[in-house]
Amino acid sequence: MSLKQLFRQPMLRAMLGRQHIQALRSMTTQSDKVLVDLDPKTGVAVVQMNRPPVNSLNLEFLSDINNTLDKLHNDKSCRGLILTSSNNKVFCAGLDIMEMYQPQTDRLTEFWKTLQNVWMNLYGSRLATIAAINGHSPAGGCLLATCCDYRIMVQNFTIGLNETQLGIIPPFWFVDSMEGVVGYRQTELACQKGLMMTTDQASKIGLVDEVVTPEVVLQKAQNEMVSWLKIPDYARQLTKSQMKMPNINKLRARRDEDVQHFVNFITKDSVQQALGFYIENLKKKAKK
Ligand SMILES: CC/C=C\C/C=C\C/C=C\CCC/C=C/C(=O)SCCNC(=O)CCNC(=O)[C@H](O)C(C)(C)COP(=O)(O)OP(=O)(O)OC[C@H]1O[C@@H](n2cnc3c(N)ncnc32)[C@H](O)[C@@H]1OP(=O)(O)O
Repeated sequence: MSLKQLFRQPMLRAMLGRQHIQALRSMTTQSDKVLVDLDPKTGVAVVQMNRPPVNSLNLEFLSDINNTLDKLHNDKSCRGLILTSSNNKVFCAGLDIMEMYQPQTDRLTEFWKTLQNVWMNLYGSRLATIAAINGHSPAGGCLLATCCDYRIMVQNFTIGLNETQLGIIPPFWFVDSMEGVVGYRQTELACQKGLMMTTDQASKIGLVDEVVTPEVVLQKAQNEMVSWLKIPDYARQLTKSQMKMPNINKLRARRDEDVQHFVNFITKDSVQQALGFYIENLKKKAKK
């Protein structure tokens, strides 16, 4: 019997109730790289990034994240999202560097457009969003975290927009996301120097809201979510939208130009060379 047929069984429907069936259905249709557990009672979805070894964001993974966000946004029972990782050492290693090294232009273009979509979808989400950062979170990982409304991070990891250390540039919407959280001066320092901050350093500048131990990170996120969901959705959503729409509209207006800049920049010989060195060092370090 297929899952579709199974969900139609009157006995199962009677036993589990409509809400639970909907939640089960949405869970079973997700990709194995993005694990979703939507609690029909609370309306909170825990979304675990699950692309070993380090949740680096390649084109397919980004598409899966986008599809998951779309499904949750279309599910009226869903009110909150907790974003975390199935790897308890790495929340997300940022963009998959291999997407940017010796790329095919078509795929590189598609990759960047998909990342723009993920950013707009998560940053502008109608849901209350909390990042439960249970591991390192460089660059694109930090971007995902700063898209969320609240950040809880496990102690003794690192987070930051370290692009300049790779010889690349954090795009304006990465910078805007961070600026919205920590303000202009801290963003300027962090982005120009490509700082990877420890959890404690990040907490000092307000990049993370709470520092916790690994055992409690999810529970803390669930507890925090309760307080967000006490606020009427329409009031919270309109307030959020009022604050985030200017940045979203800024990217919308410059989308094509941003793709063009990215492709032109990444395909420069000097940038390819810098990426090549960075990958070599990363692989050497991984072998040790
Ligand atoms: C004028 C111009 C105008 C406009 C400009 C327009 C555009 C700007 C241009 C570009 C913008 C690009 C924005 C880029 C954003 C990014 O996210 S870049 C990615 C940055 N990420 C990193 O630097 C992280 C690197 N990784 C690490 O530091 C560590 O891996 C870790 C701390 C995350 C985890 O450490 P460990 O657990 O010890 O794991 P290992 O280091 O052993 O790694 C295991 C395995 O994974 C590979 N790997 C790690 N990170 C990545 C990655 N990001 N992408 C691909 N692969 C990665 C690593 O090499 C190991 O592989 P193997 O050796 O085992 O094969």
